[in-house]
Amino acid sequence: MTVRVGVIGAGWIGTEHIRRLTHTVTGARVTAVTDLDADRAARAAGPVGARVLPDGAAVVAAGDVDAVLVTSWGPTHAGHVLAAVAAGKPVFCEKPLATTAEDCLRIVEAEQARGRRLVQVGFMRRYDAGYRQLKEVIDAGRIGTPLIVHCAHRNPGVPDTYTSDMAALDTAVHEVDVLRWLLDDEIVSAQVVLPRATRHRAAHLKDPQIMLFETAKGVRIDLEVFVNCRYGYDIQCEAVGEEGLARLPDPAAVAVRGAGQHTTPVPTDWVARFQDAFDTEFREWIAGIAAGEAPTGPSAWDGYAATAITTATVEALNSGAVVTTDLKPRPAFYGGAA
Ligand SMILES: NC(=O)C1=CN([C@@H]2O[C@H](COP(=O)(O)OP(=O)(O)OC[C@H]3O[C@@H](n4cnc5c(N)ncnc54)[C@H](O)[C@@H]3O)[C@@H](O)[C@H]2O)C=CC1
Ligand SMILES: O=C1[C@@H](O)[C@H](O)[C@@H](O)[C@H](O)[C@H]1O
Repeated sequence: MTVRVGVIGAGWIGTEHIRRLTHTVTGARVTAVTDLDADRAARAAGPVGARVLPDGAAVVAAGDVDAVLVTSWGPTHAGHVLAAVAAGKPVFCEKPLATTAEDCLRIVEAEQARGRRLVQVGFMRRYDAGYRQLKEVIDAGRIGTPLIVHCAHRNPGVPDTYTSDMAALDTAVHEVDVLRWLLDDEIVSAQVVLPRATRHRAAHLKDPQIMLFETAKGVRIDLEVFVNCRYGYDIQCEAVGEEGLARLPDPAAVAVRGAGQHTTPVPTDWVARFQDAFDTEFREWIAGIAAGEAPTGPSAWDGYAATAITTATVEALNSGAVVTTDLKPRPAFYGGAA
């Protein structure tokens, strides 16, 4: 079976995913595209033979759309996801699931009312080979009980439109999701401390930021978010346990010895760093739909937790206090307590 996908939002990542679904993933075809900018939709749809539709509602309703991909701006996600759930169609939503915890819970309730999982959230790190190896090591007990996790999320630069709250909402949200999954644990509080600011930031931006999280089981996580680090796109994660330590591998790259140096390249952006993870994420999503199975990736509940935790982190940034995340209890539908 070929899964026919309708895409809402043909910007940067939407175009990347259309290319991926067309040329990399087998068993999928993009049949419909919409964007607020009709020219952009046409540029994305034309080369893959898809129709341009007027809006998200038309994509969800289209007879030749089996599954919906939401890659529009964050504040519009909830409306499109709720429409897809109401239509009973599988929907993949790029992060965030919604920009408020309340809207995420509306999706969670709508999905439960439908009685089966339809929603997957685009937290692609769960599909990264390195993170999967790290999880295998932790789950096998090879470092003993995890106690501390040290992380860094560095971007070489960001546009001036990037604001201080986006360090949590847009950037750290990936660690929030992947650490909950890695540790099989829940984040219960957040704090943000600010080191000396880089002179390479926009004047309004607090950069870098150090986020401190505590989990229900008492693990402490420190996460450096540094979005003007200049030198590359660098993702680090090191878990310290009672019996050992496990570190996320850097992506494989040729080491060069020359001119008196030994060097390996650092990726320059998230597209290059997580290309393979995005491919695996979509291969598994499409294969699951083709097999008539419920999605196994990050759920609407994970989307809710990520938004609630990053919202608490912004509150911590603005107040300087330790802020509890106050998550609702996880419903049995999503596997019960973490
Ligand atoms: N998983 C990841 O690592 C990444 C995820 N993202 C997420 O993907 C989403 C899109 O990001 P970008 O592609 O960078 O943004 P973008 O601004 O390049 O593209 C968004 C597109 O959606 C369109 N759009 C907005 N609202 C719409 C609506 N209601 N209906 C139809 N079209 C609409 C805009 O006209 C624009 O073309 C964001 O939620 C972002 O957080 C972005 C980058 C990386
Ligand atoms: O999702 C992403 C962007 O939206 C965000 O702005 C970047 O900081 C992240 O590294 C990237 O993975």
